[in-house]
Amino acid sequence: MIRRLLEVLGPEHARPVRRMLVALVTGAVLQGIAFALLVPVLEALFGSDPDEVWPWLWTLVAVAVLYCAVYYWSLLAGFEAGAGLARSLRQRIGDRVAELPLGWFAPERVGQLGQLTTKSVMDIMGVPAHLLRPLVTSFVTPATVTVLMYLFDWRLALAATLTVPVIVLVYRWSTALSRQADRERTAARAVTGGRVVEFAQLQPVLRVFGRGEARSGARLGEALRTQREASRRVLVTGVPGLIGFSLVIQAAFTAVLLTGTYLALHGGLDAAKLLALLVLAVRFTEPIAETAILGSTLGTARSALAQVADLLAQPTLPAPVSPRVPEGNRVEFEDVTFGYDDGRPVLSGVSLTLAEGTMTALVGPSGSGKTTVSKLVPRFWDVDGGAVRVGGVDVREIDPEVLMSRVSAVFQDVYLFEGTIADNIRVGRPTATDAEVREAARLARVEEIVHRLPDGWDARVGEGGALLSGGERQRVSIARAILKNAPIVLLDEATASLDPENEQAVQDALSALTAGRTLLVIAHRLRTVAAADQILFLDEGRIVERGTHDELVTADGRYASFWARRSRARDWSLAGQNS
Ligand SMILES: Nc1ncnc2c1ncn2[C@@H]1O[C@H](COP(=O)(O)OP(=O)(O)OP(=O)(O)O)[C@@H](O)[C@H]1O
Repeated sequence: MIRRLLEVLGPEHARPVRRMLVALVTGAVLQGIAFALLVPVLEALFGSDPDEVWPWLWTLVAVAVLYCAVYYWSLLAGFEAGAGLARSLRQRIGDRVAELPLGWFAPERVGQLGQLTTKSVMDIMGVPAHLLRPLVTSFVTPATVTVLMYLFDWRLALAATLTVPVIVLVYRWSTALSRQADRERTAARAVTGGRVVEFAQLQPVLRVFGRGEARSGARLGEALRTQREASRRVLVTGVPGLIGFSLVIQAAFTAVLLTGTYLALHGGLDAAKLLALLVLAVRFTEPIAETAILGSTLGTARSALAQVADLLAQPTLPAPVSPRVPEGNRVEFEDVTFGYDDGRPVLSGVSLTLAEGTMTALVGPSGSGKTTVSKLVPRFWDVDGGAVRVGGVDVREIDPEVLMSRVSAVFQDVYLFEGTIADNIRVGRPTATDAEVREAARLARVEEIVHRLPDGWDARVGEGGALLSGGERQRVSIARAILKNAPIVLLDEATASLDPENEQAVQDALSALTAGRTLLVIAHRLRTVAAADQILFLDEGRIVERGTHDELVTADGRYASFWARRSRARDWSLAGQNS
């Protein structure tokens, strides 16, 4: 387990763990010596001259004091190692999560991740902090006692030694019994975590559509049932092992007891020594018996570690070995094919060019792949075929940080962190001054939100920006993009959920954000579409028409009928002005 932990975390953690192990082993050996010293102490007490007990007693006291000091040291070392490992595990998980392709983040993964970084990390941390001590003590103390027994009576010591392989074998058998069930329980817990998050997030839907129709409640119920079943299986499979192990310990003790009695009757072992050795035999079996209870906790920690290792082994998007720097900000797709995990192609043979400083509007039916096209530019996923280039360089050959520094995105699913509005805007450019943050806020009309909130700039937005409306969150997201000031802007018609009064102002702010930039807009407004330098009409993952508004209207194809249909729709408030 420790070896596996170090494999996962890297050799730099070996030192504190080794220090802790040394402390634990030293403590366990001292404990064994203290137990063994009981033999001469008891022998002297029951012998002809009780005064002989004093030197042994003082030695016992000295060893006991030393043991206490080492115990204290090992406690500290255990907590230190445990806390260090937990910190590193969380760090590694965090680093890995930041590198994973966005396709990995399916809804249930959020809950699993929560479970991994809290419960699983705590389970693993418990190994050095709480589990290793009893485990080491269980094996090292009896081993020390057995070795020292040879000093007093080799025949009894041999009897104790012969029981060791049997005890070890049965211990292994008992832990192996529930290992699979343990793994299943840990996996079931992770799934339940995901379902709980999903259930909470879907509360508005559940309320509107009624509990009976929403699948999520049923999904959570099912996950809880699976978890209960898995926990039951852990018990059912673990109990025979526990009982078997206890029986073997008792049998080992009985074997030593019988050997001792036989030796006392026929082998010249005196009664005082026998008594002392039997006390020792009790101390020999006691710590081992305790390990049986630890088996299940250790199994849980092992499964938790397997899950963390699994996450850390998830493939990330490969980083370029010798990154190239893009020249300019032209964006090109060359014969791109792409599909998500289910293997269904979402984009097929998509080729397009966003000339530097121009605006391209992506239009097409829902599900035609518009968002997917925009998310391939900052390399949220890697293409299956063809290439996406920025500044003439394949995005796979650009340092991810360089690529991200060139792209600003305002998507519809805006996520705000728990913090102030200023904190959230600053995400766009962490080094920005307060004045720059406020200027971006002013341009995106975020200032108005700030003035409305009771704590002004210090007001917190709640997790996910829950305390702001959808439109307000989007304005914060625009402010972020304005602050970032990147040359390539991806826009999912960000004004879609803004209230009418602010719409014009935000539109102007967006013009300031987008002026002179390479702009890709997933356009829903006719005015945006008509103003584009180029319009790409996407259908079922293919570009079926391309050109300017006038060219496409004249061509009288898919775009022209799309335009006519939308123009007629009353919801399109600006339709009359543009058609
Ligand atoms: N993360 C994902 N995992 C699996 N499939 C996805 C994922 N995101 C999108 N899809 C699928 O890919 C296809 C294209 O989706 P995309 O969001 O790119 O379309 P869109 O044109 O932007 O749609 P809309 O206008 O409704 O937003 C859809 O069939 C969608 O179900």
